Formats: sequence, C-alpha cells, structure tokens
Amino acid sequence: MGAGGCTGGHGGHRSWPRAREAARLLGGGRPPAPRELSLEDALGAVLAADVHALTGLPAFDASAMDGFAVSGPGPWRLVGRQLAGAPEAPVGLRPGEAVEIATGARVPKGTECVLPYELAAVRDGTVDGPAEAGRHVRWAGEETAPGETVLERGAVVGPAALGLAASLGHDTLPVLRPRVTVLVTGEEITTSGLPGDGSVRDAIGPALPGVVERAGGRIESLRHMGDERRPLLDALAGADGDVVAVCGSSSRGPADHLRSVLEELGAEVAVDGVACRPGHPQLLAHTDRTVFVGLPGNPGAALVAAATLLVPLLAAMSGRPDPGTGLARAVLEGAVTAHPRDTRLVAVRLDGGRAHPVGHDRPGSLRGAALADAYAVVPPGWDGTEVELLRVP
Ligand SMILES: Nc1nc2c(c(=O)[nH]1)N[C@H]1C(S)=C(S)[C@@H](COP(=O)(O)OP(=O)(O)OC[C@H]3O[C@@H](n4cnc5c(N)ncnc54)[C@H](O)[C@@H]3O)O[C@H]1N2
Ligand code: MOO
Repeated sequence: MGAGGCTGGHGGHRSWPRAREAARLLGGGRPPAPRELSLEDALGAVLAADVHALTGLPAFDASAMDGFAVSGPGPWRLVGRQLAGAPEAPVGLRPGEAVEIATGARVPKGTECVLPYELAAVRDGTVDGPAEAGRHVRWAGEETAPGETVLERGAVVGPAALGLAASLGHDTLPVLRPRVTVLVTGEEITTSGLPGDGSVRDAIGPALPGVVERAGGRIESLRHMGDERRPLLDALAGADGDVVAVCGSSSRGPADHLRSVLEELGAEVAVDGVACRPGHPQLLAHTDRTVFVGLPGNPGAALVAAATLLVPLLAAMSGRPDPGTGLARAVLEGAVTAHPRDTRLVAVRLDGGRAHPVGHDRPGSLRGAALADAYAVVPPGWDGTEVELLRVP
C-alpha cells in the first residue's frame, strides 16, 4: 500500500502495530534462497530442509566406561589394552579373554560387556567380577540410526543442534539466512577514536550486526558513506542482498535523499513514517529484488526502528517468530505518560512482573537501551497499569 492509504497512524504515519504487521507480511512473502553454510555460520538461522544422520550414533561399538572389555564368563585373561582413537584391534576377543579399555574406545569384536574398574578384581594378569551381558557398551547406532531425521525444516539452529550435526558427520547445514547490506550515511560519522568538533562516532554500525543476527539474518556488507545523493543511488541500485538497511537520510532535511533515490529506483513504499516515539522517520520499501529499510540517524531511534521494521521483516523472511515477542505483560512503574497519537517505546528493566523505566532513553542515545531488558509498549492514550513488552533487539 502506498503512503496515502489507510495508515491507522497520523500525518501519513503508520500506527506502530500496523507498521510491524506490514514488515511481517512483506517478509513472509520473500523467503531467501536456501544456502549451505558452515556450522559456525548456520548458528541462529532457520533450517531450509530436514537434517538426516549421515552415520549412526555412536558410529562404532564403544566402551561407556573405563575398565575391561570381556568375552564369555569370567574370570578373564588380560590380553591387551584399547585406548580411545585407536582403530579396531586386528584380533577379536575370545571367550575367557579381556582387554583393558578406555571410555570411548572401540571395543574389540567378540566383546559381550565392559566391567568397570570399580567392579573388577585384577590379579596376576587375570580379571574377575560381575559381568552383565551387554552392559556399559554404547552399541553402534543405538542412539541414532543412520539416515534418521534428527532436525526438522523450520527449526532455528541452536548450539546443541550444531554439535549434533557435527557428531553425525555434517560440515555444513542448509539454512535460510537473509543477506543484509547496511549503508551508514552521514558526513559527520567517524568509525574510530573520540568524537567531537562536529564529528560523531557511528553507534548504529556496531549495534546492527547483533540485531540482524538475533533475527536470523547476516550482514554481508556494511559501508559508510557521506550525504551525497549519487553514491547513495549507486549503492542502492547495485546492492546485492535480500535486505538493504540505510541508516540516516530518513528524515526530510537537505541531505536526506533516501526517499527520492527509492523513487528513482521504482521502489514501492510500504511504510513511510511510523507513529512511534522515538523513531518515527522510518521507511519500508521494496523492488522485486530487494527490500529497503530506512532507519533514523539518531541511534536510540534507529534501534527502536530496527525493532519495529527490520527485526520482524527478517524473522518473517525465514518463517520464524519475531524474537522480540513472547514476554509476559508487566505492570509499568514510574510516571510514564502516554503520547496522544504515538506509541511510546520506553526502555525498562524487568523485575518479576514489574517494568521499571531506566531513563537515559533520548532518541540520540543508546544508554537506556543498553541498560534495559525490554521496551514497554505504551499505546497512544494509554492510562492503564499493564503494558506489552518487546525485547530490546
Ligand atoms: N524538520 C524535521 N526535522 C527532523 C525530524 C522531523 O520530523 N522534522 N525528525 C527528527 C528525528 S525524530 C530524527 S530521528 C532525525 C532523523 O534524521 P535522519 O534519519 O535523516 O538522520 P540524520 O539527520 O543523518 O541524523 C540525525 C542525528 O543522528 C546522528 N547520527 C546519524 N547517523 C549516526 C550514526 N550512525 N551513529 C551515531 N549518530 C548518528 C546525526 O549526527 C544527527 O545528530 O531527524 C530529526 N529531524
Ligand atoms: O524519532 Mo527521532 O526518530 O526521535 O529521534
């Protein structure tokens, strides 16, 4: 819908809930191309296909205890030693024989069970003790059979899934991970050292990779540029990625070219301004190839805008829930007043069912967000006690 449609906000702005819904809707129709990524790069992404066991688990018959692998009834004659990592012994165990064995070592053929040291009596090269057929051996494939489906398409890859995939022989995983390009605009922006005398340290560039990552995406390119129109046009026209986020240039000042550049590229604008505080100058637009998100230059406002448009967009692209949602409602403490038309996002610390404003949350500052657990969502005209919460991205 163009900016002139029913906005549910004011002055052409979308209401905050509708802006988030627009981002989810747009993302939901644009799944990124599945990619095979290294295990390290797959963390936090959504599986594009089921994952099968490339081998059984365990992959070979192995001892589950330090002790003795034995065959037949005891006592047993000690005939050798098998340590973890050693290949299979060339000769199997015969009844009445034992090898000393380490946890995880491959048991020789003919092993019936393992007798832990604690239960074994060893004397003159002979072992004796209460053997129980089949005990203390991890038999090949008993946990997972080769070919079994162990992880399902659509699951978010967590640390345990990575370890599991590795243990079953995978070096890569097929995932949906939207590729994000970030352009940080502003002549005054610097990337190292102290700010001052008109220069400002980039505070959005360092924050965005984590925001994108937690929403399941990956920043593949992050560039800084000045305020000129032509380089912005060239960068957007040539951007390679599912999503391009532009920081700064979202307002209507003389150096804010994002709108006119998007128009020249024939992009359709889905959201132009959001009725929220901070962060109202936000943009969501798209061509057939790319989704563009405009974030305000004020860093605190940019983070709220990222939580409003970028995070729901990226999460929906790979079909996962918005990571900001799912917190229980809380009683908002302190003297917070609602705005008559805009949704306020107030940085709060959570303590049981109570939300305490942390302050320091002016649009130009990330101090409040850095202290906060969540934003309290204060709708226009609210005069209740409970509020919805959104995790700080
Ligand atoms: N006439 C109006 N002026 C402004 C309005 C408005 O509605 N009417 N809205 C204000 C609000 S609210 C915001 S937010 C900003 C958004 O402006 P831009 O997105 O165009 O951003 P800039 O003008 O480039 O920068 C704003 C501010 O933020 C600083 N900045 C920019 N980028 C960074 C960065 N990467 N790291 C740290 N700080 C950054 C920049 O130096 C400015 O101080 O527009 C208001 N004006
Ligand atoms: O809303 Mo601006 O986005 O407050 O700083």
